Amino acid sequence: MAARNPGMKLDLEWVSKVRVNTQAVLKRAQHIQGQKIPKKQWQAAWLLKAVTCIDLTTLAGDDTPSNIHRLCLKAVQPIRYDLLKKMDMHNKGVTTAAVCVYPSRVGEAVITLKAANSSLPVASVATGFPAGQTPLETRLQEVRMAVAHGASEIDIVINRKLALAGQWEAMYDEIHQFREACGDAHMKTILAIGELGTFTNIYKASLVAMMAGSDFIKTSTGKEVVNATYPVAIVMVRAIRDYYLFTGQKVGFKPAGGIRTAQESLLWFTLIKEELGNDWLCPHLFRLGASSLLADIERQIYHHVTGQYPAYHELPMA
Ligand SMILES: O=C[C@H](O)COP(=O)(O)O
Repeated sequence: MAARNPGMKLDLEWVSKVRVNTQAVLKRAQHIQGQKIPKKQWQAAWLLKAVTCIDLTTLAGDDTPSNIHRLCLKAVQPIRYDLLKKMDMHNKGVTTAAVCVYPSRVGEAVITLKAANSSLPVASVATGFPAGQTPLETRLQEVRMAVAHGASEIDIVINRKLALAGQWEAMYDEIHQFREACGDAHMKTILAIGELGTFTNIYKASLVAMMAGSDFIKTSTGKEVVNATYPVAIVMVRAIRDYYLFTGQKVGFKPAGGIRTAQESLLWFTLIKEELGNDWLCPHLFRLGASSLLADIERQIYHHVTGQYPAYHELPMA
């Protein structure tokens, strides 16, 4: 992970001045979606890069120790060994960026990864994920618990009520407390953009989250009706860029929710490269939060290597 974002004092004047031009954002997003994606070996290389940026996620009510175990093993060996060998990438340490689970499952993930001799980080959602509708003390306790069980990354959710009411000071204070509860664990702040109403509000929430010390800002929990979209991403990454220009601090970006295809992952790279530049094209500053993207990426890599698409049983845990 990159150096921590220490945050800054809440600058309410900056926040209050924010206005987002909706038409310009939509036009820019349309332009990015119309970009050509790389083909052949260049596509395969970018897809492997995408794998290394995935927070391989399971956030389901029926998560058990056995599917956490399988998820972790898949994160450690995300692409079949023989496929990597054919690409001469078998000894390059291709893994996902992290696994992402509920707080109660962190201990199981830590044990599995340790047994597999892997230093892959375990990320935990916290703070009453996905709705954030539990008392503050409970939310803080949850962060501390996940860290105590071995999570080194915490994905917090913001209190949407505060963002919708423009209570930026209160939102800043809560996120700041979460940051303290995280200790050395890196903090990703989920804005749940599908519930924030306007682009202007999303930009303001991004800014306040970064001022309060978020190391990443993340679009969604994957549980809202609207999750990661390109227009929203433009708004968030521009807030990241402006924050960087003002403070010199590089904050990461994590689109999450509904990202399912290899093609989408390539478009996300295009967006990041065009809006933030090459520095952000690495797992320290860019993550894809996804529960079922890896299957399609592995499928496309299989096709690249063999010229055919695999049957379902040919890719483990696809
Ligand atoms: O944080 C990650 C999201 O929960 C993943 O959402 P997804 O299941 O739609 O990929």
